[in-house]
Amino acid sequence: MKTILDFYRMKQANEKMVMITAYDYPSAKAVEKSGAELILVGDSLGMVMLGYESTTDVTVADMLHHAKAVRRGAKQTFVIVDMPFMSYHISLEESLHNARRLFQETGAQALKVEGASAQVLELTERLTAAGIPVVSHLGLTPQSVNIMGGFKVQGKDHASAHRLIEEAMAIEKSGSVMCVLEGIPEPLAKLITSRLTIPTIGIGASPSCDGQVLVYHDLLQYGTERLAKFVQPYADLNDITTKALHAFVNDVKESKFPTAMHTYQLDPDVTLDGGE
Ligand SMILES: Nc1nc(=O)c2c([nH]1)NC[C@@H]1CN(c3ccc(C(=O)N[C@@H](CCC(=O)O)C(=O)O)cc3)CN21
Ligand SMILES: CC(C)C(=O)C(=O)O
Ligand SMILES: [Mg+2]
Repeated sequence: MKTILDFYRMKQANEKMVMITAYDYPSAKAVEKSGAELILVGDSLGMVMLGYESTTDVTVADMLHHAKAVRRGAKQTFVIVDMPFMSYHISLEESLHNARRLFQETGAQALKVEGASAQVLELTERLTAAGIPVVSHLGLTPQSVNIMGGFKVQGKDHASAHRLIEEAMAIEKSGSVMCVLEGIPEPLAKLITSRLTIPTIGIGASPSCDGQVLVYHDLLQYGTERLAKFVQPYADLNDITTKALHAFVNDVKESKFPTAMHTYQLDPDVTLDGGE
């Protein structure tokens, strides 16, 4: 398994890092086989796996349930688990309690938190001191969808761009080991990536980041329909799934399935009473 030191080395060598989300056993197995170095158990699971409108309905229990399944499917890959909405904002004590559970009970390599508020920076320091690596997430931070007024690109104007640069410097200073940059303009992503020692992983944040992340179901077009501008679909599992299920339904209705090869027989010498 790659470690955080390998990721620093890759940044220095200009070698791209790839992160893909996974939410369950089969997706974790598939990502581990793909050659991606990092798996993110994203709280996006609330939207792509559970059908919520945003990530603000996701709980610590949801994250534990999915992250444990991911770990069983991918034992050799660096796994990062999202801390869900409000699980790290009520008090430092409760945040540390939730972080301990999400790290220890899932066997993850790191936890991810959104934003760079004073509270999140303090938590980052405390977790780092305790030995839990923290990945930051800046820019379009989906847990703040109701503050941003939608999933909107961030850092487009002078003030917010400079605020994001300050946040990036602050999270690195607090001990963060990696930073996801989501939904920000290319020049800003490029500047932040060059200013930081830790790797940046982009999603809708240009090719200038040290690595890229996409949501598994967006990559494969599986269950998701409306795709953000930053998504490149590499397959159409919706189409494959629809066609396969339709073929099964038709075969049953037309008595073409099951056939002899799917059917069990009695032992040769047995006849059943009541049969013809
Ligand atoms: N399937 C899925 N993929 C994701 O990448 C994802 C989730 N779900 N759920 C959690 C968050 C939400 N994310 C999103 C969702 C929508 C846009 C989106 O539609 N953005 C507009 C930007 C509009 C603008 O400000 O210009 C776009 O058109 O791309 C972006 C990020 C990223 N995450
Ligand atoms: C979009 C990525 C970075 C994420 O945080 C998630 O999948 O939850
Ligand atoms: Mg997330």
